[in-house]
Amino acid sequence: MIIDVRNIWKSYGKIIANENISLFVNEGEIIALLGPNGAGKTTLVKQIYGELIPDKGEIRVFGKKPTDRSVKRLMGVIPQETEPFEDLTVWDNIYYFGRLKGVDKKILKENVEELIQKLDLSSKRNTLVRDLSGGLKRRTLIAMALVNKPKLIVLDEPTTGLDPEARREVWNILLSLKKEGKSMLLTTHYLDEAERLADRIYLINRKVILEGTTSQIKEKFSDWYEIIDYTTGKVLKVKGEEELKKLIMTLKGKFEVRLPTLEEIYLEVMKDVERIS
Ligand SMILES: Nc1ncnc2c1ncn2[C@@H]1O[C@H](COP(=O)(O)OP(=O)(O)OP(=O)(O)O)[C@@H](O)[C@H]1O
Repeated sequence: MIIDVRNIWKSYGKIIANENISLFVNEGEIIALLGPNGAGKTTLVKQIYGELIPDKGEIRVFGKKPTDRSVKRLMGVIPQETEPFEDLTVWDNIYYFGRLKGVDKKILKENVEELIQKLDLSSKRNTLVRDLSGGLKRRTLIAMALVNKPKLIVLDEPTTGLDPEARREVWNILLSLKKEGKSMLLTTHYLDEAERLADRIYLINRKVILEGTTSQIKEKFSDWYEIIDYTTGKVLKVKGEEELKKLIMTLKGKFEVRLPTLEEIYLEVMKDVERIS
């Protein structure tokens, strides 16, 4: 097991950000922490990469405490809302980050070169980061996180703020890293991102609401119905056939029943998590 999180709690004063959360990441898996803004995802990953210490509970990464030096060497992190240095070129950003990470000078240049090729940054190697698009900045950041050849990559909202094309590019990069055997933990509030990338999903809203493989989560979501009541113009959502029948009995006029999209159900679940937890 690469990451083993057991019953962790973390509060900021009176705000409980993580309530009794347990999760694990196996070698070679991509795991998504899915949840809306403020769900506690960043708080959780910061504890996993050793920036915050849990109030209660235990975290082991590669069998050790996240603050252990040897763990840091095996992990590449892309924190939320970070950017490469604007006044340095793409090449310099990756190189100097490698120096900071303590990568041996002899192999560092080779690593930088390999990453520049892999992330298709060749034509931009000497461009200042300030002159790059959002997508290219994100790619540079991924290259920086990979410079010490980590086995585990932790990404906090890797595609937030990117346009659809750049998002897909990042997805493809992450999928190719998976093929190389890297393990990944990512946070996202996009259901489609979790669906596209993750082997397993933890749906989080302070605590773990649901967990399972992507298809298990889909299945749990699949029993929802959307009823459009033409008399009132209201759109109602219910889970399960029993609830559907009960609701239909109460409707007087014309109505329509349809299956909502996963995205719609996810938003519904997040609005009222108690209904299924
Ligand atoms: N440094 C802090 N001090 C006080 N409260 C905080 C701090 N950081 C986060 N919080 C609060 O803890 C809760 C969880 O925040 P967190 O950033 O972990 O959520 P998130 O799921 O990552 O959300 P987002 O997608 O917006 O980053 C929120 O209510 C947030 O306001």
